[in-house]
Amino acid sequence: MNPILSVKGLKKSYGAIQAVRGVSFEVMPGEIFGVIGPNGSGKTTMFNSMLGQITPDEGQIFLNGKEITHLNPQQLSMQGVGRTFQTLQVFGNMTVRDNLIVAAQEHRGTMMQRLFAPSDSGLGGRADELIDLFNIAHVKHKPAGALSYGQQKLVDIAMAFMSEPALVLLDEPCAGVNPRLVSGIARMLKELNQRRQGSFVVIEHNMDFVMDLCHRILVMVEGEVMMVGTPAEVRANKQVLDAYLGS
Ligand SMILES: Nc1ncnc2c1ncn2[C@@H]1O[C@H](COP(=O)(O)OP(=O)(O)OP(=O)(O)O)[C@@H](O)[C@H]1O
Repeated sequence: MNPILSVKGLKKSYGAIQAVRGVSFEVMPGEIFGVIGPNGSGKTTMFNSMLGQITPDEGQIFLNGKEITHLNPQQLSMQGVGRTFQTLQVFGNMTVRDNLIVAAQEHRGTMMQRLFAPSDSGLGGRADELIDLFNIAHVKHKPAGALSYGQQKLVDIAMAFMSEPALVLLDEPCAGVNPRLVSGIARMLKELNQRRQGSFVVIEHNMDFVMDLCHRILVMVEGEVMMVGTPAEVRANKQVLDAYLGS
């Protein structure tokens, strides 16, 4: 099986700070791949390089064997790369359902095609499916801004899946979320992964969440890959423990 994502020799410095120092890894189709590391280890810099938000100094990124290193976020989205942000991206005045529909509309052809499409652009069914999966059916006609932070986070995550991306990059999906909701998010992501065979890359500080959700985990320390392994392998690695306790 060929990897869906290959990152080769990625480097990025900010002046004298070498934030990412030659990172390489592969994500396989259908895999949930976690990225962990102490604060300042370069996770966000690596993510933003993969998402076309910053330009890496060196290295290449491939999606299904095709180079995507210098594509911008919109081009990446058209190639089937979805993402969530650390901060919420929902439109507060729009209903939950409309937020989901709008999130996928940019993939729906030309302006003229969209103008003559049904009012929900034919995306209502998919929105309702995700709304059910994320347990937010009871609030789907409410303005998203009226929801609790945790519910808005669910809407935000669901939005990333509306365009049926082949690869989704999730940036700290549990940040600021009530601990009771954390295991729910893991369950919903597992379900989506099984239903759609999508691949996910997840940066997250919540270790229990990462260990529960991910098939493999990359541990990043000081801009380098310390190890890639299964949750059990990561848990058993003394170097990893030291890196965390030492941070
Ligand atoms: N725009 C920037 N300008 C200068 N230095 C930066 C910039 N962004 C990040 N850095 C530095 O690069 C290093 C890696 O930061 P980065 O945010 O990528 O790490 P991180 O692992 O995502 O951290 P955290 O877990 O705290 O989000 C740090 O030393 C950070 O201070």
